[in-house]
Amino acid sequence: MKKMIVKGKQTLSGEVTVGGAKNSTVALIPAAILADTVVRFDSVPDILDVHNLMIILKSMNVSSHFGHGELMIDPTEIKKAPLPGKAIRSLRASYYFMGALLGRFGEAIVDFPGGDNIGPRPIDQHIKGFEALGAKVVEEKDKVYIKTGPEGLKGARIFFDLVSVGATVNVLLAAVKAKGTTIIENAAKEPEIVDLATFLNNMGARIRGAGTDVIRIEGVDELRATNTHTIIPDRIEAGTYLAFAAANGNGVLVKNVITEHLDPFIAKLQEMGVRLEIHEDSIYVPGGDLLVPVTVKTAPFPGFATDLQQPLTPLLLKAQGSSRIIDTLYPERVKHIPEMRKMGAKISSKDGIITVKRSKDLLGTTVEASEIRAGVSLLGLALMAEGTTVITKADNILRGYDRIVDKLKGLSVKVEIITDNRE
Ligand SMILES: CC(=O)N[C@H]1[C@@H](OP(=O)(O)OP(=O)(O)OC[C@H]2O[C@@H](n3ccc(=O)[nH]c3=O)[C@H](O)[C@@H]2O)O[C@H](CO)[C@@H](O)[C@@H]1O
Ligand SMILES: C=C(OP(=O)(O)O)C(=O)O
Repeated sequence: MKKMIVKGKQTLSGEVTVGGAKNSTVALIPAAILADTVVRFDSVPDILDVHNLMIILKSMNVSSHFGHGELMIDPTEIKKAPLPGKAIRSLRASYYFMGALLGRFGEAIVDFPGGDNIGPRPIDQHIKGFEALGAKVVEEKDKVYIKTGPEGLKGARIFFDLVSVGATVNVLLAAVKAKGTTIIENAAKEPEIVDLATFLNNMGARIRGAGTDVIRIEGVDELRATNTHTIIPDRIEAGTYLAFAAANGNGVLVKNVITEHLDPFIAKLQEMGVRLEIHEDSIYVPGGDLLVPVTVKTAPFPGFATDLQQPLTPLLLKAQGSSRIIDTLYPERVKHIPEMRKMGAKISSKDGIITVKRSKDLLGTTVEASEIRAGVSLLGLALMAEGTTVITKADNILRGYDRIVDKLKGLSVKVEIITDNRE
């Protein structure tokens, strides 16, 4: 496991360019195995999830090459094979191999996925979708066995009981080559789903309505890539740097931003009193504003993203009063709280409401990044604190933050990553 060493009282200034979206990338890579040709992506973030997905591809005889933000995947010699359990369990999105393998071979055997420890993460809606398409699903000993009958998958109408990114993507992957028409109702509307549909449509898929709550998929026989797909910018990475810049910055320009994807987050920063200069594809944060407390309630897109509630927390600690966070998607997404308290932060959680009070005397110490956004929020706090903070399990941050040490360097901030071989 890795540790991140962060010296306190470092002010961010300069420029940072946001990378490709983690949550697009981790859906696009499994989707690539549906193609009948080599596929190419650019603006691919250099994150651990990508490297682990490449290990999974290799186990199926799918070669891939990643360098300078470009990823090539050749699925033309794909073979059915057991998937490597350790890599599958290292990330959440490995469950997209359920839908993708089902679409490719009519069957899939996949370990239960890992990913962030943010409370219960059931997959009942994914399974409901696969069954509606005609697959039989058996859950046994940490594995999910999914198989279609001799006729293969058949399009169906699926109404999700709740809005789920993962279930929407998984059913889309299974349905894209199924026979007939699939209609997903109460679908998730996240930009990463639109990105996936764009990639598949450019290869000949017939998906309409991605980005709305009804997605219609007419199955096709073949998917052939003719161009390189550029992944959309990561709105969560952008939001993280914006929040850090507002909390602890002195002139920060965040580049490669689709500002519309950040509307609720930008609105919340402005409600707090953060000055923002919003340009076509970048946002400048002067910093040093007097902040008022706010209430944040997370919701599926276009609501306030759950993945940004923890990165916003260091900023809330600077507001002149008491803020509240209600995470409706993951009420147990609170692993950062005991760690922040160790550093002197006045933050607590009760009955599903996180209370964040103005905290001045923050002190560096050793804290644990139990998951990606908890980890990055501790980094934000460490930059504001007095003294040095050691963030253990920093691999969790590297799961989803593209070249973070280099990017912070570009913002005049020095952090160090060391590997602890004893763990
Ligand atoms: C790889 C990826 O894209 N991860 C994102 C994805 O996770 P993920 O796809 O796992 O999240 P979902 O959108 O599926 O989850 C939303 C809510 O639905 C519940 N649920 C979901 C599926 C299901 O079958 N049954 C069920 O009850 C979950 O417990 C949660 O409360 O969306 C989350 C919510 O925006 C983000 O925090 C994650 O960063
Ligand atoms: C919860 C997250 O990721 P995952 O779904 O990959 O665990 C996240 O990115 O904040």
